[in-house]
Amino acid sequence: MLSKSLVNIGLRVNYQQNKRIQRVTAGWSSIKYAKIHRRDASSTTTTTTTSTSTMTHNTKLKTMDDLGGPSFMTTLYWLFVKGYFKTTQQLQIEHSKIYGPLWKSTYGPLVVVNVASAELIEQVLRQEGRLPVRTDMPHWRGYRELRNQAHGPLTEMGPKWQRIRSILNPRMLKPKHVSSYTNTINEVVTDFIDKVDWLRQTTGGGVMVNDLTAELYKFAFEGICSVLFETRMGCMNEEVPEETQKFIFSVGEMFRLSPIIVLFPKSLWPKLPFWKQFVAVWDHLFKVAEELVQKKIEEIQEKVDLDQNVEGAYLTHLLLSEKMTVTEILGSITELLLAGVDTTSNTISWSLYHLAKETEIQEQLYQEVISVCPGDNVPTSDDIARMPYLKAIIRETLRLYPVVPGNARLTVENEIVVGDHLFPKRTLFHLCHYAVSYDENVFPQPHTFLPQRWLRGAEEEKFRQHPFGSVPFGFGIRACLGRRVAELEMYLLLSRVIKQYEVRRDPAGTTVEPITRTLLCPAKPINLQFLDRRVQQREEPRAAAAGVSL
Ligand code: HEM
Repeated sequence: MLSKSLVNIGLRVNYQQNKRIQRVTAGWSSIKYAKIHRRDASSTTTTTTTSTSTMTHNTKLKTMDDLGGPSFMTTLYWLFVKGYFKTTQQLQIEHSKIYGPLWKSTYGPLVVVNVASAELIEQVLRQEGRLPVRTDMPHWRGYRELRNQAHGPLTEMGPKWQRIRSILNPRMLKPKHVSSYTNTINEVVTDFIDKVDWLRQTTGGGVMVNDLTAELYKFAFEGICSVLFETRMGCMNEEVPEETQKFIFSVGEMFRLSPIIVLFPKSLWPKLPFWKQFVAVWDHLFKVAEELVQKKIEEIQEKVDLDQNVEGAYLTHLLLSEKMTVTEILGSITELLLAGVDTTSNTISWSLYHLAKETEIQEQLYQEVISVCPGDNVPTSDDIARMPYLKAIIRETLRLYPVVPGNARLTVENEIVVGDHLFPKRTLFHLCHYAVSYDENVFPQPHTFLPQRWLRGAEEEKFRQHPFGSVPFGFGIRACLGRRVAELEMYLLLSRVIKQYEVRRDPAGTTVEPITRTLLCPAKPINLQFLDRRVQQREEPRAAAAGVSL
């Protein structure tokens, strides 16, 4: 039970009181502003201390200067004249065809080293050091400095990041904790399925769900809120509350505006309308998170006042453990919320999009789900463990559509050797995961949706691929904090949807391609037909008796 004194020690959320200005120096996939020290590795015969070992190289190592790549003007030409600004994932492929698997790109004063082979990505990641840093994100940092906010796991770095992760990790990543979220998530899945039914009846002519991704954003937000706060946000209601809708919109806007803002020097930001909008959407993200944290604190306080036991899931545990200040908790919760919306939803959208096209794969999944979970049984995390094909479908979806198409690492501890090049400390590497996903040397038939590549057994030998060919959740101690929860959400939703519906393409639909808006997402709405299998099963015998083929 929580003691009254604990609750009374300033469990009011007032993050403006936090006077410590924390420096945000890490961030997600934007690479444009990371500071690269253009320090030449002048000696080509050198001793390099890597994070794991000390290596003496007797062969001549090349330096950054020896790397080819487009100039800043050429990059601008590709982005804005050739039109790759929204499809930077495709630019990885085009540039790797021209420059090979390792090249440098220049953005004003900055140099980024692009890495587009599984072997070289492995080399970078294996030398990431004890406290890996993704990249500087001055725009995300700029917001936190402006509003005196704390950083969460996405934006913190160094020992402070390590401390946050050590507190946040257990209840996000330990299997026993993650499986305890099954019922909560399943309730949200039930509501999503009801919503699908309602959408079919009201706007879909009995079968169609238009803009499925938009519905899945709501599902993902509801799902992550139910895990963090044990609170329902009403996202599955017919009318979604305005605040919630605005939160989802703000996440999308923040990701959309991020790559635009970093094209301008920091000194110009206050004058940019984009910057004002960027600050406004961050304000909303923090505001919603603050209200949710505050509500939880009040709930706890009430129970303590009544001398009742205080039990609960993620946020309750964080508050009770008192390992972080409320300000720090708010910084982390805001980042967990925003990381939990577009990621799982886009992945599920792409899975369903492919299952609608590849009917045999869908049928195989359906058979797996009903054999593990027959009748009206609702899949649990134990059932999911017996659904390898379901997992392979998500794995293959994330290969073709990696949510983070280009991750990054900023080497902060040591010089490192990658291929036959020596790179100085503070080199920013852009890991071109999207390009590697489509590398036919790593994935035969790279453009084909083939879940069986991820299955163990007979097919395994045929499709044995490089372990760094597809690393959709990242690597090492800096890897995705939400991975296990995200997987659970995706498995529970996909298995239930396929159990209940046969998903078919929109007869009027066209191919949907991905774009990069910091994260990879569909370029246009995905509309799909959902045919209720129970109705089909009821009608099939009748139709057969009447000699009609359905
Ligand atoms: C399909 C779903 C998801 C994918 C593919 C994904 C992917 C990633 C990737 C690639 C990274 C960078 C890892 C690295 O640099 O090595 C990352 C970081 C992160 N993700 Fe996810 N993510 C997903 C869902 C989620 C969810 C649902 C949450 C929240 C519950 C979340 C929270 C985070 C956080 C907090 C980080 C930063 C970790 C750190 O820097 O310490 N992610 N994610």
